[in-house]
Amino acid sequence: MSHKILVINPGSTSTKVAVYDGENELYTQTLRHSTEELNKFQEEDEQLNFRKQKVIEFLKEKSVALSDLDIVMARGGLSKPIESGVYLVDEDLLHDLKETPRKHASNWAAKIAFDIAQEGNVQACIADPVVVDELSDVARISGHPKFPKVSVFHALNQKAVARSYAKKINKSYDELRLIVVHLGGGISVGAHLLGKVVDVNQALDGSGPFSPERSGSLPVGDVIRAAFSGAYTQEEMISMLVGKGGMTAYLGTNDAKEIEDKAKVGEEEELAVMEALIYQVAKEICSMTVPLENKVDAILITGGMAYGKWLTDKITEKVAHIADVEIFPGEDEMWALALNGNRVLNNETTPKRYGSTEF
Ligand SMILES: Nc1ncnc2c1ncn2[C@@H]1O[C@H](COP(=O)(O)OP(=O)(O)O)[C@@H](O)[C@H]1O
Ligand SMILES: CCCC(=O)OP(=O)(O)O
Repeated sequence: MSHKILVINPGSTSTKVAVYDGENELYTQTLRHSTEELNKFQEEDEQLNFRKQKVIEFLKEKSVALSDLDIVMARGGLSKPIESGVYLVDEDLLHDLKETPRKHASNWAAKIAFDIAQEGNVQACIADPVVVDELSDVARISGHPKFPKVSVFHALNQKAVARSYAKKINKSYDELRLIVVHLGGGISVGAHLLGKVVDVNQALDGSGPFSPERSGSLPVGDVIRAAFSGAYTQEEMISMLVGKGGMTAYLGTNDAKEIEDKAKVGEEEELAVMEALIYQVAKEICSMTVPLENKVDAILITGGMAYGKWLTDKITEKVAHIADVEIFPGEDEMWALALNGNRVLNNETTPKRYGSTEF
């Protein structure tokens, strides 16, 4: 039976939207948002409404009526840590996504999905949100009990790509040891041990390589001194970590393609920043051999920046001694969400209730 599924996926530098008929993509669009465009929004709600409007315009353009939809699937945001799976968007989830101190575009996905689903009189669900937590006990111990490591990463895409790779080599995800690298607006590098992401850098405001719009690991003492210097507001400090950090801080743009194109032809500033990014990503990959006990079946590189062959070749050169490197440019997130929507509609899975999850 045919099911119409709307998929909504806001990222830090893009809004992706698609309509599927079952597992088949009918229409899709990726809207890229420049640093300049995003800097215009002062309030959270302004950007949420802007992104929602883009989804509605897309549906109009494609002549898809809300009453045609059978389910709306969205990327999940920074709610409390939860296990992998499909969750119904309900008041509990929306409440936590509104109140969360960690700001990220994925926090708006469930609300946009919920509003559109209500108008179409269907369910809205999320799947494998960015807070899927499968960390090992040892990985949680950060160095201070007040600040344990938390799991914030591209869970949906990392797992989707890992499963696609497993299928391709006729193995099960649960029997593999993989390092998955997502190179997007944020960068996450995860150690997948037999189907669980037992370690990963906290890809929002915690640790790991810098990214198009994030600073990654910084010298924390210096950050604290700057925060208390009186020179910056809390908001300004946070935006140095997320939004205006990384490539944006060095070069004024979150467009990694533009930077890569300049680096490739030897433009000095762009080359220096790109080489540092390659160095940091390669170091993070090497560090993830530890949770996998040095037995790595493959390294999978994905995300928008993975379209850049110059970049992925340079990373590969530095880590190829560990295991085979496979590139999955872009993401499998839209398809993974559609797949989960289809499973709900076919009664192959029942969406969990967020409020009743114990962790
Ligand atoms: N063809 C390409 N080559 C290199 N980089 C690209 C390409 N397409 C997109 N990118 C970069 O990928 C980054 C966004 O990755 P993506 O995974 O789409 O991000 P988001 O986190 O917003 O979902 C941007 O910096 C963008 O410039
Ligand atoms: C918050 C972790 C996921 C993330 O960084 O997503 P984007 O790269 O889409 O911003």
